[in-house]
Amino acid sequence: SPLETTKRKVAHSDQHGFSVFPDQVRVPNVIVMVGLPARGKTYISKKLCRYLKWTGFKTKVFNVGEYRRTDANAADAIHGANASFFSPDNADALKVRTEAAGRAMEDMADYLNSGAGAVAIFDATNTTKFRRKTIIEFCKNNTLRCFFIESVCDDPAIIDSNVTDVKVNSPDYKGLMSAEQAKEDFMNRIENYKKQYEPIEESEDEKLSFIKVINAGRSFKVHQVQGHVQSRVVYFLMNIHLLPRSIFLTRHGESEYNAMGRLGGDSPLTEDGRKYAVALGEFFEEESVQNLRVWCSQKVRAAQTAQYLRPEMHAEYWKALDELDAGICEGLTYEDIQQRYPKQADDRAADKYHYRYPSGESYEDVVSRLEPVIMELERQANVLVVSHQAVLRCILAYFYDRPLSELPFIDIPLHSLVKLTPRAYHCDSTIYKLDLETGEWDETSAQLP
Ligand SMILES: O=c1[nH]cnc2c1c(-c1ccc(Br)cc1)cn2-c1ccccc1
Repeated sequence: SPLETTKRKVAHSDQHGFSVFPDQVRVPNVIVMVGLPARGKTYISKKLCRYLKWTGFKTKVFNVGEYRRTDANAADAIHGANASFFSPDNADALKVRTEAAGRAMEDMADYLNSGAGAVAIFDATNTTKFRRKTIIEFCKNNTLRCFFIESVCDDPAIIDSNVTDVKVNSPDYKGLMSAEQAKEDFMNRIENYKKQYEPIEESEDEKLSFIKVINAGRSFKVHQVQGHVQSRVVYFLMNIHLLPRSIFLTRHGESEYNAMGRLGGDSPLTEDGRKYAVALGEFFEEESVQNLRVWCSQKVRAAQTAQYLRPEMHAEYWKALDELDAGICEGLTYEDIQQRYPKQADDRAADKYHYRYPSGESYEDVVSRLEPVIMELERQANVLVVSHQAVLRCILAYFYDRPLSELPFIDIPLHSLVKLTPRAYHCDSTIYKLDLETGEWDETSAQLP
């Protein structure tokens, strides 16, 4: 059961509250969501999970609603999974919901105690002190750090967009009733929870660590943040926003080194590369994106690709957007590397994400230097990024929620423009591929992941 003690070596705190690790063992973290339905708990859980995984923390969301829905004997209760299922005096429904939470916590304990995970996100309402007390006990018994994220929201517009975007199509209602009925039923479900709702108070536990997010990040209350992961979580939550916008990503046009099959360098565009730059300028004349910002790497081929965009787009040049540094292999072709450094070629093929070129970088290094770029992209509205293949693979892996091992294999052809539009739980993505002969853009769309 989740209440049994853990086998892991444990940390303890010194008199100042700083962790003292016997052998540098990191204490796994449990992030616990709190809030009424339709307050963005799943939105935060998924987005936070994606960010933490991308920065290298093995993270998983445990959504109690999904456990409830898969629970066999809850099947019949589901068909009434309308508001009455969630009424506090529906005893057997309450039992099902409690069992689902218990199974989710057992799985969380396994995930963290086995060392498979570093962070678990417990996505449920957790709206009573009693429920939170159970979780705090569970964390104590498993020597896990516990951080509560409470989303408090009384802005009807935000709640309405949530119910419309994600509740109406939820599995609880699929095919059972019309959208209007589902919406009305969901509002009743919220009323049921309100009867029992006890907002977090620091008095409920002397070591309580939490952040209250108010009205989708308009304001925050942060209390007793402990450790690296919790401070990264607070920082992330203070930088995201819900406003709709698009992020455009493109590699530079074809360069002289591309034409010769040579890696890296700082060569100018070829004639074809210049054609792409001209077409890119025309694309944004026609698309006329509101207040578009342009972020370029500091390589000549990237700056030349952006040269036909309007000056008022405030092109900024980020070194962090430069191509992966191939070190001793800069300027070589893959054949050169195979002949001169066969062992390097084998090592790279064995683990393309962690492989670092001698005197150069690995994909893992590029992800680290892109973290500030990702954080600034989260803060901004419409942005066009003009960069390089390895860099765009890292950025796309973040928005597509791809595993880091697959990151180095994401396909990004030359002369193609990716338009990302982040949605609640996924990204809409359109790829415009330029046909150099006709000057036409071929468009293909997808929902990712
Ligand atoms: O605070 C909310 N209240 C109702 N809904 C919400 C939120 C947030 C939210 C919460 C915290 C932060 Br930092 C940023 C956004 C996102 N959402 C959401 C809206 C539409 C669809 C899916 C989720």
